[in-house]
Amino acid sequence: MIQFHNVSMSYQRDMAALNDVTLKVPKGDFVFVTGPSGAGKSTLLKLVYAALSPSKGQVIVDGQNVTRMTRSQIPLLRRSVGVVFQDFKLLPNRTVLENVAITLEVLGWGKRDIGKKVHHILRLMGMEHKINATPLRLSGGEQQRVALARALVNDPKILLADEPTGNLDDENKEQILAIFREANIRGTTVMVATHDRRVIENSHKRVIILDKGRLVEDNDVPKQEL
Ligand SMILES: Nc1ncnc2c1ncn2[C@@H]1O[C@H](COP(=O)(O)OP(=O)(O)OP(=O)(O)O)[C@@H](O)[C@H]1O
Repeated sequence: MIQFHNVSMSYQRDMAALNDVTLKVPKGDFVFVTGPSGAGKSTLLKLVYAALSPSKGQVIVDGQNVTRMTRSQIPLLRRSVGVVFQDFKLLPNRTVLENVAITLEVLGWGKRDIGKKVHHILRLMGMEHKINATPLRLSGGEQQRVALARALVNDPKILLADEPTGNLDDENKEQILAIFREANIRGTTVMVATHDRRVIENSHKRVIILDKGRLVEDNDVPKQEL
């Protein structure tokens, strides 16, 4: 589903944010990406949804070589990828309902189907009672659940989340992780970048560790094969 072949990425010359990374994430997998600040976690996720292109190597997502994609092909790739950012990126002047509906509007869904689907996902997230609120009136955990609803409303093949539990308390963290697990059970491949050791340890999932742009550990792959 997601493959990196000897991928390097430099924002500036001679400063590799990612350095010769090779990995495979099969369809339906659930993977944590961790490592110290600046290790390259966000860069790795951005390469998967083509927000960046590699300086070297190949990135293959759902059978398509992202490296060779033209600008017009990228929106098509993103239809199958849900993304949750560290700072949520919700539209401040739109309601919860509108923030989530956007995903389906850009896919050309009809109004009635959008309404049904958005209500359904917000109910799953425990956010139906806040459907007409704007993001600034929500707590951090609630904003995070709306961001997740927006990312998951079209049942994407892949979910990418960058520090999704950043400022949340334990109860909210657990809720967010439960939502990831459910999406994963429904068939979505999940990649989560996080610093949070407790989240990783409690989840018993595959863990990829980056350090200074290099993949230094993958508990799915014997060390000598890295
Ligand atoms: N837009 C940018 N321009 C220049 N350098 C950048 C840019 N974004 C990231 N970098 C550099 O690339 C390296 C990897 O950054 P990245 O954000 O991928 O790390 P990270 O592991 O996600 O860090 P954090 O845990 O702090 O979010 C860092 O050295 C960072 O300074």
